[in-house]
Amino acid sequence: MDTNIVWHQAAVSHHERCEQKGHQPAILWFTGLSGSGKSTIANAVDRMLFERGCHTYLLDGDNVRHGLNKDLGFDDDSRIENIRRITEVANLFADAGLLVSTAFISPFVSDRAHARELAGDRFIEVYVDTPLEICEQRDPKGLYKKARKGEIPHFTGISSPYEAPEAAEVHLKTADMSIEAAATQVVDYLTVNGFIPNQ
Ligand SMILES: Nc1ncnc2c1ncn2[C@@H]1O[C@H](COP(=O)(O)OS(=O)(=O)O)[C@@H](OP(=O)(O)O)[C@H]1O
Ligand SMILES: Nc1ncnc2c1ncn2[C@@H]1O[C@H](COP(=O)(O)OP(=O)(O)O)[C@@H](O)[C@H]1O
Repeated sequence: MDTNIVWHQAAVSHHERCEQKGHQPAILWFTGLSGSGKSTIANAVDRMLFERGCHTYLLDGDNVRHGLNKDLGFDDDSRIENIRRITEVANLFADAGLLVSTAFISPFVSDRAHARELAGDRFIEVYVDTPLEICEQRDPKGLYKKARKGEIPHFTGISSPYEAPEAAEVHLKTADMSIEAAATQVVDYLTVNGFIPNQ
């Protein structure tokens, strides 16, 4: 980093932004295998929060890879850089006072630990825990079929690792619960922990 860069104090403080919104900012960090349900559940949570008048934004893997991160692939270094950029962007949204959800595989413990370190108490890890066999049965985009045929290199769960969280704030076992129940569990966590007011 250039040594001539100085941090500029903002005219509107973070505290003022939070007061205006009526809730605390947070980063809901969804992690799980492809097809585990990250996007589906994160969208359901986003909708529930929006309906309650919360200010939210959802950063989704596939979408971000069409723009900001379109230069990145799926080798380990690219995934690390993908998550590093998302961590920074999520923090900017949270600094603006939003409840931001991120839906990325984010397979490496160390990258999620870095995101947690930067976000502090605002970081809420949501483990979308779906066994590989079920993800493969769902195969919403037909990617597992291709990966099994060797047509997609470094595919998570097949030819690239997924390091599961050991102490996520929210643990969703989607094989045993509906999409609505999963989303409600996340919103309940926010309520119980004082991020959003009780309805
Ligand atoms: N090799 C390989 N491995 C895993 N996933 C692949 C791969 N190639 C393409 N895709 C598609 O890209 C989506 C995952 O992107 P992410 O940015 O979430 O991945 S990562 O966090 O950097 O690991 C993932 O989306 P989701 O299914 O929503 O997880 C896939 O649709
Ligand atoms: N209980 C559940 N929770 C989440 N998704 C589910 C569940 N049951 C079935 N699904 C389906 O599984 C698929 C998950 O896909 P998606 O949300 O794109 O996963 P990811 O973003 O993790 O790749 C969707 O088609 C969704 O409708």
